[in-house]
Amino acid sequence: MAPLQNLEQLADEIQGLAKTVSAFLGTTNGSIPNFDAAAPDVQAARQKLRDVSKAIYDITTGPRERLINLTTGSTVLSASLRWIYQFRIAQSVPLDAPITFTALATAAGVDESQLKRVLRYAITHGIFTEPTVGSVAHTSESKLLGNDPFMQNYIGHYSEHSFHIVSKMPEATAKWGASPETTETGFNVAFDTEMPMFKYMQNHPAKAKRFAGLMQGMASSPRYHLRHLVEGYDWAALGNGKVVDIGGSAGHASIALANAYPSLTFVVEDLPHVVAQGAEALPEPLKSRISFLPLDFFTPQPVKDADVYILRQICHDWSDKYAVKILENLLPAMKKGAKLVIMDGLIPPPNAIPKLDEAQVRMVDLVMMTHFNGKERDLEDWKGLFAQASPKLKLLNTKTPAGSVYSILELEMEE
Ligand SMILES: C[S@@+](CC[C@H](N)C(=O)[O-])C[C@H]1O[C@@H](n2cnc3c(N)ncnc32)[C@H](O)[C@@H]1O
Repeated sequence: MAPLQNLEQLADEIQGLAKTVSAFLGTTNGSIPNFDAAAPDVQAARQKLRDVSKAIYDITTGPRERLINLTTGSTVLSASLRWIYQFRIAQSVPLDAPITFTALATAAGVDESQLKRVLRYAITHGIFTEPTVGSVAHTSESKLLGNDPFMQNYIGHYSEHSFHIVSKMPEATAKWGASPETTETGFNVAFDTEMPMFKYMQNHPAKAKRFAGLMQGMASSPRYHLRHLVEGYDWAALGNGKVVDIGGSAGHASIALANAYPSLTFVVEDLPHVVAQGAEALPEPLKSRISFLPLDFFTPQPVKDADVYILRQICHDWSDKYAVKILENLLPAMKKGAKLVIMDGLIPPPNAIPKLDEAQVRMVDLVMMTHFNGKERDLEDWKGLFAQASPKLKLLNTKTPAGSVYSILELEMEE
């Protein structure tokens, strides 16, 4: 953002954009707005409006205060969310009526003055509200915290687990530099372990369960929604084909595809403790079409008659060194004409998309770096990875479904 950008010009720009977004909000009848349902022109206006209003905020805050807010504010807010999560504050606030701080402190079993201090800070960020002095009520955000299982898994995982990992980013670099290893990361510093994170999870079932719940919930949040996978590829063309979902967690992607395409069958592969969880929760009607197979994807792919192999949100967890190994273990199993469908980040060039959307993709990139020494990739990165895995691996197509954080890359092996 140019420092002397004309504030009045930005304010003028806001008017028209706000009209478009406000007309959409008027149609939501006071319910939590789902921008996913908005038409493309509303989406575009909203993205621009967010970028312009952020520019206005930046200019009117000034560089010194902004830097201070960025440093202290984000740390204190993360810790406050963690406090609210740990003491189950949101669950103790009635859904449709205020509660006094005194009654809330008793219900949650915390000190009233600490509760007031933490919540009054959170309230300045729109999490809870104080409709009359001394009482607390929900906002849309705090309601989600109390009510929505995905948000609870998300806040729990990020605030109790990832919070510590991301904060160790400099320590990990100082110790190991740009290591490709999953055992030389912020995670390893934060949890003082030599295990990679997914292995560590195996020994921490509650964390593993929360993570699987998070992945499942992500898949139904707008920007990560499974609809982008279901609608973003020509699954119908497979007829009664077979699909292997590699690292498919508890099977949520395969379940969504199976529901949409009743002729397809699926094998979901993941680590033993994860597939056990998936098999247990699989709805009865899908049992004949979805099977679970415990498989370490660093060992050869045993299913050789599939038409499509999916790698969704897998490669970004790994540095090139290991992503290549995952591909090398898969490619020899692919029969003639079989396709590999990768759904993962495809980082656009700098400034090619709205700033706040670019921030999201780059934020995920740093999560991957700190947790696994993994990475989000741009087109050149992907091409380099494929070339390392096999000169015969051919990229057929890339597509970023509208509203999706992730893109779909379709590949096949040349003869
Ligand atoms: C980010 S999640 C992606 C899950 C799912 N594909 C999706 O799109 O929601 C990564 C998955 O890889 C699995 N995983 C990690 N290491 C693995 C390994 N060596 N072999 C098989 N699966 C593994 C994890 O258990 C986890 O379910």
